[in-house]
Amino acid sequence: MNRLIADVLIPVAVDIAYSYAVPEHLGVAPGDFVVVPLGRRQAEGIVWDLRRGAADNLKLIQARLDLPPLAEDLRRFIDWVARWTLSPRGMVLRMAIRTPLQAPPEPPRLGVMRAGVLPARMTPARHRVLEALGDGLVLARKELAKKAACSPNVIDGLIDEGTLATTVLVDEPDSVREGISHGPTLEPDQAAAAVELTNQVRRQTFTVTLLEGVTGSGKTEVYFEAVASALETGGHALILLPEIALTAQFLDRFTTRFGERPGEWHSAVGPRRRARTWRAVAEGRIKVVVGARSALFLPFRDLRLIVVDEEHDSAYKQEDGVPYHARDMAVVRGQLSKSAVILASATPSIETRVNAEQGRYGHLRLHARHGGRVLPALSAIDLRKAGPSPGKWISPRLAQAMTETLARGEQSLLFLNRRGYAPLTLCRLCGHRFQCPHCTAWLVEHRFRKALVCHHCGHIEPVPEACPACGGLHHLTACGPGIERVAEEAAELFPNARTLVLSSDLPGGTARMRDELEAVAQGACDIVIGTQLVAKGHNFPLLSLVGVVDADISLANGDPRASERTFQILRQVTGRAGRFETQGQALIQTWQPEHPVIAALLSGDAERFYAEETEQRRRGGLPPFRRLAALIISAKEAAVAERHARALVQAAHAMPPNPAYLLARGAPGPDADGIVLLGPAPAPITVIRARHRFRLLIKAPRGADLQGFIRAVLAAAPPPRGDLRVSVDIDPQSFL
Ligand SMILES: Nc1ncnc2c1ncn2[C@@H]1O[C@H](COP(=O)(O)OP(=O)(O)OP(=O)(O)O)[C@@H](O)[C@H]1O
Ligand SMILES: [Zn+2]
Repeated sequence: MNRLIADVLIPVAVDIAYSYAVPEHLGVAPGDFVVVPLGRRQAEGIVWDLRRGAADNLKLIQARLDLPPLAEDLRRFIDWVARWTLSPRGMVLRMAIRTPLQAPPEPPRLGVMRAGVLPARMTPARHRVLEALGDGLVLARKELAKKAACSPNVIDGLIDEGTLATTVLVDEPDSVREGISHGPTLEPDQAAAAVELTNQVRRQTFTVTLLEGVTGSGKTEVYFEAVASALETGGHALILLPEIALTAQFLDRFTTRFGERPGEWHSAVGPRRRARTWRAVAEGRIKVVVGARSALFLPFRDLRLIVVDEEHDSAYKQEDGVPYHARDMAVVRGQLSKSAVILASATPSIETRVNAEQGRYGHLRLHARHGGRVLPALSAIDLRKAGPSPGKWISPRLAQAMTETLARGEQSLLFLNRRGYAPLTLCRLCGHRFQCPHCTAWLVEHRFRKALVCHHCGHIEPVPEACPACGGLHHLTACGPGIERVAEEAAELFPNARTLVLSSDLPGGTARMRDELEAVAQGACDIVIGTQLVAKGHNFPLLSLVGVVDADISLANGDPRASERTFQILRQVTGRAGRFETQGQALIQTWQPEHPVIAALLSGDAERFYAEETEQRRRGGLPPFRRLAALIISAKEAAVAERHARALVQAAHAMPPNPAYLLARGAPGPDADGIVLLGPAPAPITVIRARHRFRLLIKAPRGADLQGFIRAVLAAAPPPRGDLRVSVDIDPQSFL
């Protein structure tokens, strides 16, 4: 027997593709969407491979779905991501095809056209309707009403009389080309970078290039040239942005430049529109997508360019489900699709910087802001000497600068990367602190919501009148600042100024934030108080002063990337000042102005910062010099989790040696030549959602087969039982 057999991958938590016989009458090809029997139900899946063989006991594929097939490069990408993250292939496939499979059915769009007979009674409005339809035009009812400047009733009347007939409209084109406008005349180093990138796109081979340039140096204009050349040569492009939902400005800018709106892809886009976008991408009708990390799994037909803007941003790491880093996976997708990959940033990650320095990636640099605009003048305010009075957060010097900025009719931005009113609430009578009942975390007071909130699990409770421990009234005290508290202080200091708080947890969601960011750009407020979301990529023409309320917040939190992150976010946020006509200024409140990160920031000497930080990473045996993986072992009971974590370590040491992943012998120094296992240790946030967590950290030399090692350890250890869970995080970004 030599039947055609299809291995079908189903989007559930399994790694293997199941085999089915292909019925004689059904033509299927690899990549096709099919329906197959699975146990007692039916499932949808993708034909992963076709082969010939004995099919005696195999069930038959039941049907093929009318959806564009997944191309070879995307299927190999899914395989790759699954292997890299140690996730079941079905789960990765799920990310790629959830949208088309779950799309709610489209209601048919009806169009109206002439049917022949003239109406018994002609009116001016009816005349306009017939005129608008001309000879054989089909228009949607609404569109026709608009064109004929009449009420839809007029149209309905004509349909009733048989003068007009309805018909199902075929899909409208997804993008209307209005012609490409040219970008601005590029300055010499912008032009040189653009030439190099457009050449790469034209060559249609895999390349990766770091495009580095200070904020406002024109990186976007430069990579737009590369997008233009992908389009000109008939190819497609993907632009990844970290906070895409908030970047309406970016979409407008793209539209102005290219005369068509790009496909927009992120979680705030509704399921129906996403399904339409998915199909249009697969059919090549949408040529450019601007999206969040999940856009990497879209079925592009001819992907020639992937841009990862703000490549250093930690939002590119997906933490739940399949934990993957979209910047790194973009490079993989680029390799499989033979695309040019551009990683753009004013503050690249150490990883990408080292890759560029060692020649693995190309490196293009823009040295200055365009048009001779200068970067904002930076200075520190030493909180030990010139801080605000106790319980206040805006120092006199910062307040003075804000007064002057207001007087000039310009905007100030106060940056504090902490949501809510205060990070800790305590009772001054008995010392009781409000803690989350499910997590090892203090509850954060949110005054707008009149509640105490856990930032890890979302637990929320009203702020009580009395202390739950001692019953004392009026002694609950907010400790430390959050942006709501800074906003309160700003409003007291400047009662006549228009202040606005921007934070991701205010009611109204994405739509409201988009509006508010737009309002800031239009100059509708004087003082903006915001978290990191205001730091990223926005252009606020009137903004000339940035005040960093507490520069030290994120410096000492045990995360190996703490310095890098602080440097990046502070450079980004101070870079918001003075992007247009005004000269910018940034004041940085800090307790430790001599700290290397703050000093590097103030001196503007990014090179020194990168050199020192890279050296630290080398000495610490940290990425990119070694690779990291974390195993998080969690269970309802601490002892269960800890026991299993220890069993994993034991299993690792008891495994027969394998040259692909040797364990280091002796003390785990920075130059140990094998894999080093650290832990288990209780996670810094020991309990989340009532689960106790232990962490194991694995450091591997670059050449070692880290994934193979973890697979072997998991296989050698006893299988997890009951509510015990082991999750694998390759290249962890969060160490909590
Ligand atoms: N050669 C040029 N001629 C005219 N305007 C330019 C030129 N280059 C850049 N600009 C303008 O300067 C501003 C900043 O440029 P752009 O947004 O491309 O910089 P960027 O490096 O991407 O900034 P960021 O890192 O902050 O996102 C934009 O308004 C852009 O249109
Ligand atoms: Zn909690």
